[in-house]
Parts: sequence; structure tokens; C-alpha cells
Amino acid sequence: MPGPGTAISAEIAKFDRLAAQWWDPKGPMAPLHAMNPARMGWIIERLAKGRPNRLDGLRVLDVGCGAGLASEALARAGARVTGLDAAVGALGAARAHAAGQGLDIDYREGMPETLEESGFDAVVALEVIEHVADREAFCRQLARLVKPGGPVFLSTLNRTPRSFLMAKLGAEYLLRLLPVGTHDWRMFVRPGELGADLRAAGLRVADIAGLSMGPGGGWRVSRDVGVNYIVMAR
Ligand SMILES: C[S@@+](CC[C@H](N)C(=O)[O-])C[C@H]1O[C@@H](n2cnc3c(N)ncnc32)[C@H](O)[C@@H]1O
Repeated sequence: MPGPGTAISAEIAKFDRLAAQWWDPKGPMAPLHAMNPARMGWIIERLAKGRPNRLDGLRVLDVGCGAGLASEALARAGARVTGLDAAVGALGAARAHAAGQGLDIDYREGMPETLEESGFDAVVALEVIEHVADREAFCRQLARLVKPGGPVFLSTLNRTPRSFLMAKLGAEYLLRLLPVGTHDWRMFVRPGELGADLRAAGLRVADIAGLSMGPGGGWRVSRDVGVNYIVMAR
């Protein structure tokens, strides 16, 4: 069910239904909680390069922020964060959690194409592109929102036999880490496809890394992009 613009209404509704459990590290968002330190470490290291005070003052837009796992990590590292999501319920959970943590994050309802402001120092969109209606249009919006030459970070799932086994069958059906139906494997994105979408939007991939789950369930940055991966484009 496509929605208006880059959002798919049924996908947004799915995330809204999970809002109340979003911040439970053992709940349906457990994989996002588990991978958050590794992916945010990779992003923050790149954003902080050459800066004396970490992300102090950097304006970062978190597109598809959900209940704010990435937004909060960025705010804690010193960034001024705007979180954007089409799921109102998830934003309610985001605002309540940030308030409880004493974090000042500007959460907005909408899609990248509805945000009038632009010129952000950096844009992140983590685990979002595999849920959107039109990847290329989505990338064009990310390019519009970042300042010229600024970095855009995206993470997603590769469309490989291994990701079908691990992220779809394993995580949803066998281990029950995610609610059944969280992902549509056909929407997963090969790095070459993401690179082409970004190029069409005027962006070039500058760095790429895998995000891999270790045997104990901990996540780390790796060279294996066969299941989860993250890119930085400019
Ligand atoms: C899997 S969650 C990821 C949340 C967060 N980025 C993270 O990784 O912790 C995907 C989020 O993207 C949002 N979303 C999907 N398509 C969107 C769109 N076109 N515009 C804004 N939000 C969108 C959903 O509502 C959901 O909150």
C-alpha cells in the first residue's frame, strides 16, 4: 500500500504499532538496540574527524528516526539533532524518552520531501531505505537536505541468500527476534543498487562497512557487507 511520497502507509502503521515497545532492549526492536553502539560509533567517528569537541554544534538530521535510538546517540555526542519520521506514535515514544533522559532533540512528523528546512551538516537514515516507496526519490531528498559536500549515512540490509536466511527466516521465524512481517526481503538493497540510487541523486559512496553479529549476539563493524551494511556518501 503506497502512501503519499516516499512513505508506504502500511510500513508506517507497522512501526507505529511498535512504538510502546521501542525502547525495550529485549522487545521487537532488540536488533536495533544491539547494533546501535557499533553503527553509531562508525558514524560519530567519521563526523568527529578533525573536530576538537566531538560533534559540538553540528546540525544533524535523522530521517526515519523512529523512537530515537540514533538521534539520542548523536545528541549525547554533542550534535544538535532534528529527528524526522512519518510515524506519529513512534515520535511520541521518542519525545517521551528524550525528555526522560534530559536530551533536547527536535522531533518532527513528516517525510524528507515535506521538510522545508535544509542545509544540515549531516543526514542519517538508518534502516529506513528498505521500507520506502521510491529509493531514488528518497536519496534525492537526502541530497537536498544536506549541505553541499556534507555526508549522508545510510544503513540497510543486503539482498542475498544469507540475508534471507538470517534477517528474514532466522530473525523473524526461528529466533523470533523481530515480529513476523517486519521485513520484505525483496525490498532489501544490494550495495550496487544503493550506489546507483545515490549517484542518481548526485551523491557518491565515500565509505562502506559491514555490520555483523558475533556469536554472543554483540555487533561489530566488519568487512562483510553480505547481510547488514552502512555507507557514507557525499
Ligand atoms: C526500522 S525503523 C528504523 C528507525 C531508526 N532509524 C533506527 O534505525 O533506530 C524505520 C523507520 O523509518 C520510518 N519511515 C519509513 N519510511 C519513511 C519515510 N518515507 N519518511 C519518514 N519516515 C519513514 C518508519 O516510520 C520507521 O520509524
